[in-house]
Amino acid sequence: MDAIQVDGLTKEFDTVTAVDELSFAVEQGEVFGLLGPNGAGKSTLINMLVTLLGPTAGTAWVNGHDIRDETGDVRDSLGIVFQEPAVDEELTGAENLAFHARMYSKRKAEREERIPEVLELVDLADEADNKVASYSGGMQRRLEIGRGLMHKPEVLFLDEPTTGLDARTRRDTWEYIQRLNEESGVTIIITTHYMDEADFLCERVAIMDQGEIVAVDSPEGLKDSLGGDVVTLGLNGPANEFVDRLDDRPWVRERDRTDEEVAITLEHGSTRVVDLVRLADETETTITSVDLEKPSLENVFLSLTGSTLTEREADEPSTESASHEQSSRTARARQ
Ligand SMILES: Nc1ncnc2c1ncn2[C@@H]1O[C@H](COP(=O)(O)OP(=O)(O)OP(=O)(O)O)[C@@H](O)[C@H]1O
Repeated sequence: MDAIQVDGLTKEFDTVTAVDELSFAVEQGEVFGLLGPNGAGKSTLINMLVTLLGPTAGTAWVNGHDIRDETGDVRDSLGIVFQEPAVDEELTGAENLAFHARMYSKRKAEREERIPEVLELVDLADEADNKVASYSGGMQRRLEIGRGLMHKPEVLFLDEPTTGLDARTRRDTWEYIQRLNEESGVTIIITTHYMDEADFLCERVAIMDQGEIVAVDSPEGLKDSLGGDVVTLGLNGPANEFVDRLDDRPWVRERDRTDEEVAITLEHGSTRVVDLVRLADETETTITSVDLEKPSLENVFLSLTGSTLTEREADEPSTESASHEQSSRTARARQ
């Protein structure tokens, strides 16, 4: 059974189709990313999957439970960590978890057993009795993740897990999330608009734009779909023989010659630079510069949608107000 199966899922607001007939599946134990600019529909999709919003059409199953009419079972099998901080800084780490567990009406004995387990899972056992106000940004984020893990969910949703963290803490948080997935086997769904985050963390990434999924694959698969790395060589002189003989090389997928340089599309570019230099030697060609460009998920997004993710975000009216709007929508939906 898949951890999540989505079938024709659609959400329409008055004039906007926020999620447009999506169908995809997430395997158990996978780290799956939803990558897209603000307004792509990621939060609306997540809010439907966690049963905070009802779909206009289609449905989805979380751990085999239908989000339309098995909301209790769906909620029991998932944990959610929202973008906005949800821990109380005046309480200790352990008290925060106890408070959260009470909201889930867990029995006291069960709670007392689970709290140290979770603190261990999120590497905060030594900080259990310290106030959260004294925690670093990364520790607070791990405590949030711990809250989401209290009731032993099979699927964990992380909405923009590293927004607002500095570069070092982001990296630590990624490594932590990966370790958590490997050690506990929990399925993790991440929404993000950071390409490096999706690239580093996710086994598969669904690229979302304007309510649709435009591609789903591993980060490597998505980048490979662009045709490979590009090595650009500056050339001194005619270099005709060099360029002609490139065509005989089976690992050259494409070449594009201008007066002063040749751009070669190929797999594993860095390991082929030596072959290119050798060929230049054989054909008495002088190479004046070497530039290796590896495709990024930004290039993939550009080739699929015609604009970069950053440009798409700039098109959104206001990221700041959109995210405030989102948090108040989420809060409303939770009430
Ligand atoms: N309650 C609502 N009423 C009207 N329109 C909405 C509502 N919720 C979302 N939308 C619209 O649906 C579209 C998708 O929004 P959504 O918040 O799901 O995108 P997102 O990818 O999660 O962006 P963000 O990263 O900013 O949260 C946007 O055009 C948004 O304005």
